Amino acid sequence: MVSRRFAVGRRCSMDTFPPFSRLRWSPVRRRRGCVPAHDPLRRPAGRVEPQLDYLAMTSNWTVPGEAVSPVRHPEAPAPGESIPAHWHGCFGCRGTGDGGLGLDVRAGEGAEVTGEIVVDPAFEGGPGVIHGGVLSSVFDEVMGFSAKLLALEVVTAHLEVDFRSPVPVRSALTVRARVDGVLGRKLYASAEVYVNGAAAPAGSARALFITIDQAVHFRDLVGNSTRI
Ligand SMILES: CCCCCCCCCCCC(=O)SCCNC(=O)CCNC(=O)[C@H](O)C(C)(C)COP(=O)(O)OP(=O)(O)OC[C@H]1O[C@@H](n2cnc3c(N)ncnc32)[C@H](O)[C@@H]1OP(=O)(O)O
Repeated sequence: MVSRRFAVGRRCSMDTFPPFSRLRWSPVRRRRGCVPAHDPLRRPAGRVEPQLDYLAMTSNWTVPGEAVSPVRHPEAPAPGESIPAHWHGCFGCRGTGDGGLGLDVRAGEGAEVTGEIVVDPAFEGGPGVIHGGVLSSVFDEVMGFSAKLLALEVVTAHLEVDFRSPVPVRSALTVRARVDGVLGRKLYASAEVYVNGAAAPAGSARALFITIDQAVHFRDLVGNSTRI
């Protein structure tokens, strides 16, 4: 039986197969010429098209001109040294055996850090590739570590990610991140991820971190933790 949802497009045998019938925008459907009635890529005549070109979407983030260069703390870990976890309960800091990302983040020059991670199969999103939310967490965490080179306590206020190419599970990722500028309590950071030593990044991210006083910020929240 063909679902009414797909009645406008050409009839497709996949409509009768429940797991595939949920893949409403799948490339296979598109190749076979069967697309759902509500497919957003079917552009109705006479309607004003959105100007957003999401194939070309990329960050328009800019560091404000009045931001100053980050100043590395004299006691920051030396280039090449591992940066210690900021909190043993942190998902980003914990090992994969403990339900975490299993990241190893090392100090670089200036306000730069490098994070290494092998994509655990448990992080799968689409078939064979990392979940975008997990990759966003990797970016968030590694950029956050760059603030540690300035000896600042921060939380993420804004995070944006561009996913440029698929990141396979079990691949080795290198994330390069740095603080680009500081403006009052605001730290502007950026990062790129490289898969298995490739020269071109598979994704990039920008973030705004805000400095906090940890003791004050987490005072009424720490009681929720199961890892005290
Ligand atoms: C722990 C140590 C570990 C150190 C190592 C860290 C590694 C950790 C990496 C993972 C970090 C996380 O995931 S942290 C978890 C996710 N994040 C959070 O839970 C944060 C939730 N949000 C908040 O608690 C709050 O919004 C804050 C603290 C971010 C900001 O609140 P606030 O302190 O009252 O300050 P507020 O005045 O609002 O903002 C300060 C300035 O930033 C600007 N601002 C604030 N948010 C934004 C925004 N989204 N986009 C643009 N600008 C913004 C404001 O306009 C203002 O600019 P101006 O007026 O001054 O110009």
